Amino acid sequence: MSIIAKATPITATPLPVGPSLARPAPPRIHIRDLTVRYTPDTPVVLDGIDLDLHAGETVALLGSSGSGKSTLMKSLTGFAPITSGTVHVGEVDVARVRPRQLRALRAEVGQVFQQFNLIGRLSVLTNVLAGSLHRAGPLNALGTFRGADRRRALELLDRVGIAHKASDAARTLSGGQQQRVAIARALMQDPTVILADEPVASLDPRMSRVVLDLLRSISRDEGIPVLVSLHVLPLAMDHSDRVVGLRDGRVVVEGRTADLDAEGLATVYENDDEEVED
Ligand SMILES: Nc1ncnc2c1ncn2[C@@H]1O[C@H](COP(=O)(O)OP(=O)(O)OP(=O)(O)O)[C@@H](O)[C@H]1O
Repeated sequence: MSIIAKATPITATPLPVGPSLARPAPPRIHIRDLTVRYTPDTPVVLDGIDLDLHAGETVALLGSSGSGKSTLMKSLTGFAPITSGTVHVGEVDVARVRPRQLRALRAEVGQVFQQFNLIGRLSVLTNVLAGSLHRAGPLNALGTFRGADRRRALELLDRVGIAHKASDAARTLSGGQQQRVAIARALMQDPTVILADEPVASLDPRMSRVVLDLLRSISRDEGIPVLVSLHVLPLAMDHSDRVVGLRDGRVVVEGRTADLDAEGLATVYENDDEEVED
């Protein structure tokens, strides 16, 4: 006997779809009450940080030197100890990651650094392909990259506007071009998040804006949250959706960039002896 033949046709009214039923997507990065102290004998570096990062947003991280920006980023990749609190990267509970799972965690996180961190003697294409090394099994039996990965790397180089440099040695590129290679390399990881730690500190003002524009458009188009630490307030104002300001390891300013003014943001640097770049 066929159960299907006897089944009553489904004629239920479709469930209404709309805002009433739409559940907001969970944040890609979820940090609660994070405290970091590198060793028991050294001071607390991050103190009670709460931060969520959502798909498609670019968040500028501000703070004077030593305020904890790099440490916050390192807490997402297991390079800084989580003394208390929780840090989630996607589904991964970073505080509970075992040493042998660190590689998988780091594959989730695309990183862009001030000094680009490319291998200068290797081609631009190979540097981008290096992003896929985080994932298991990127090489075929001959130890070369798979064709699909090469095609993807070329697409990404096109996306960042330097496909024509694919065969050149990375060291022959300008700083702005190298940073775009680094962004393509990060994208090659299909990352849950991109962390950009002072990505424009070595670039001239025009190229700084090109690189920050690129990061923001990637965030929007690909739905990847970008956390970018910056020292220059006007750049943060012009190239972010949200701002988080750290001071002595605590969040002292947080809000949508459009709702903040430069004066309010400057409180991040109040009583700071160091000069703020402009
Ligand atoms: N591995 C470490 N061991 C002990 N203390 C550390 C370590 N790394 C950083 N610190 C301390 O943590 C504090 C925050 O440093 P961090 O590099 O996170 O600041 P930052 O805001 O990124 O500064 P900058 O803008 O200069 O890069 C500083 O006091 C620093 O000395």
